[in-house]
Amino acid sequence: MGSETSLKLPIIDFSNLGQNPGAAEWDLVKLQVRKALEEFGCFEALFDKIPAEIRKAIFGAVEELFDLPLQTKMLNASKKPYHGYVGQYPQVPLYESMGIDDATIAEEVESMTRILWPQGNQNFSNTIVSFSEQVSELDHIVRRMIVESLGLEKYLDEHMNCTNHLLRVMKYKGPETTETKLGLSSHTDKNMVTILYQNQVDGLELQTKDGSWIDLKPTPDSFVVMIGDSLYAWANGRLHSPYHRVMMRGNAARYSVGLFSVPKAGYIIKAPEEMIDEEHPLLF
Ligand SMILES: O=C(O)CCC(=O)C(=O)O
Ligand SMILES: [Fe+2]
Repeated sequence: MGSETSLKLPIIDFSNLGQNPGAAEWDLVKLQVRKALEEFGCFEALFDKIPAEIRKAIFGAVEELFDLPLQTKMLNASKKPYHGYVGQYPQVPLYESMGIDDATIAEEVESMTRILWPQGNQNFSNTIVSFSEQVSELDHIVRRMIVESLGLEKYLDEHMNCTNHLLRVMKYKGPETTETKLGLSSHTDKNMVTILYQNQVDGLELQTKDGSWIDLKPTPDSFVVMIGDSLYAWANGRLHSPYHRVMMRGNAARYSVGLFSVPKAGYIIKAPEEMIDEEHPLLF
């Protein structure tokens, strides 16, 4: 394992993008996205389309969720691994997480909400849906840029339609010692694209291709965008799917929220033939 470095992740500004792909600003940002994803598989996105009140409200909703009794949280069950409640693992005792499938679809979120709050909690489901809808716009912009930059426009609709949005919410307790403790073990994400948003307690670390670890310090205005293994496979290795982990220090709890675009059940990821050549033989 490499050492810590002061390397910084690219910061890409999505705030001034016009509506239409093809505008000069769109192409500039697209180039930055491609470069960052080739090199790091990750970047920090400034995306001011998400109103401050939703960005604030989401952590209120997440805290309310984690404050439920353990038995209630465990009702957040799923057949799919890492889609439901995860926690109480001796190897990562600080970590707990829950998942909301189809988080952009109000009826789906409302039915999960009724399982956790049989008396209802409209505020909670409204916050989850608006946050997820707005972040999914960033997911769509980034994926459209990726598709264009790979020259795969003819697959754009198929690519956009092959995923659902899972919202996962994470809580990491502060270790309350002077030592740094593992919050979440090093892994790559299995989905297409992950967009993370955190409260102001840092801890996420990203491994570079040469093995060093970068500490991510996103601001309240920025989102961490990361590629998962599904997109790595679809692009036949042209984009990097980075290892990352969470390391916790201090007393404060870290809350993070991730919007994961996940291939629909049964959808088989296959690199388009355009991605395969002598330099890039088929990986999977
Ligand atoms: O909490 C974070 O910022 C990262 C979470 C993560 O990597 C994951 O859920 O896959
Ligand atoms: Fe992850």
